Amino acid sequence: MDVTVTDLTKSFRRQRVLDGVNLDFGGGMLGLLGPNGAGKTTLMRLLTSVLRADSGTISIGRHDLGTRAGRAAVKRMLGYLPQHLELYPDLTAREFLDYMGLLKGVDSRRERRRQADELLERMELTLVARRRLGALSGGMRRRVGIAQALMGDPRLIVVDEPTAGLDPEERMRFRVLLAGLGEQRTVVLSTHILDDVAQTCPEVAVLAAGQVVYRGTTSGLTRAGEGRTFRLRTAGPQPVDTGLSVVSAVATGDGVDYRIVAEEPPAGAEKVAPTLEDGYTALMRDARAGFAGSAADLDAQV
Ligand SMILES: Nc1ncnc2c1ncn2[C@@H]1O[C@H](COP(=O)(O)OP(=O)(O)OP(=O)(O)O)[C@@H](O)[C@H]1O
Repeated sequence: MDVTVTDLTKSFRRQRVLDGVNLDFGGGMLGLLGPNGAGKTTLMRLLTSVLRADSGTISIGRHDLGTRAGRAAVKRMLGYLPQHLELYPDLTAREFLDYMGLLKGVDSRRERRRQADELLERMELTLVARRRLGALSGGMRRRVGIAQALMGDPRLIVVDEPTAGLDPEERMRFRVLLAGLGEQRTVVLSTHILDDVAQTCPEVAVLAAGQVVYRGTTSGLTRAGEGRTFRLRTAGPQPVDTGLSVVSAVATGDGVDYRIVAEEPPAGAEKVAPTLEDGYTALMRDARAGFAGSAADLDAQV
């Protein structure tokens, strides 16, 4: 399912939240990254027609979200897991999925039952299918959230921070589920957990201050940290140079291992290969300095 976003703007009161967003993506998984307040959720709400744009266009397949007919057509091929999904605590998982199927236009009761049973099985929820949603754990509720997004067999799936607050095992399970979905569909995954993107998304877009500051491969974003990522082992105090970004600090017992992104190596530091976190940090430094690299620039660093 090809999605094309052109010159999209959205303001709330006088605040310009999306400021001329251009973005293309097709099948597979796209990671959507960016700092708090960058506009990721707003973009997802526009993609899912929860909100309307002030200007610009979104086309999904051959449908234009600016038209009523386009929105109606897309609704049937879309699955959305919002950041905060309200589940009806008194419904069982199976009843909730049935209800969501109905809202998505799956008119046949038998077909809704078939889809719900298949999804409950796939999300490993069969054993709790008759339990009230209010009595499920956070991880189970999140899996019910993905299951409801998948009712109606959507070709485009939009998920907003699905693994926040999950324990490591649930998170891994969730990642595997998402990666499986991306095999046959288009999945947009917004998250702050870079590891989730590194593990599941071959492609990524980064929003900052309402604009796309990177669109390209995830490995290309990692390479943005190349030549600028250093490790500094010190028993002394934290390096306090304002010109560098400390990505992590690990206490080793006889000192601290700092991972640093900077244009120049701090004294005593050794250059190391970047991770996605380092590349993202380097990109954000560039974005703040006002010379963010385009996808073409970063991908050219092969
Ligand atoms: N309905 C709304 N009314 C007013 N302001 C809003 C509304 N929705 C979002 N905003 C503002 O728009 C900006 C972008 O918010 P958005 O939730 O899209 O960012 P985000 O990138 O998803 O952030 P986070 O990573 O913190 O979830 C924020 O400053 C937010 O306060």
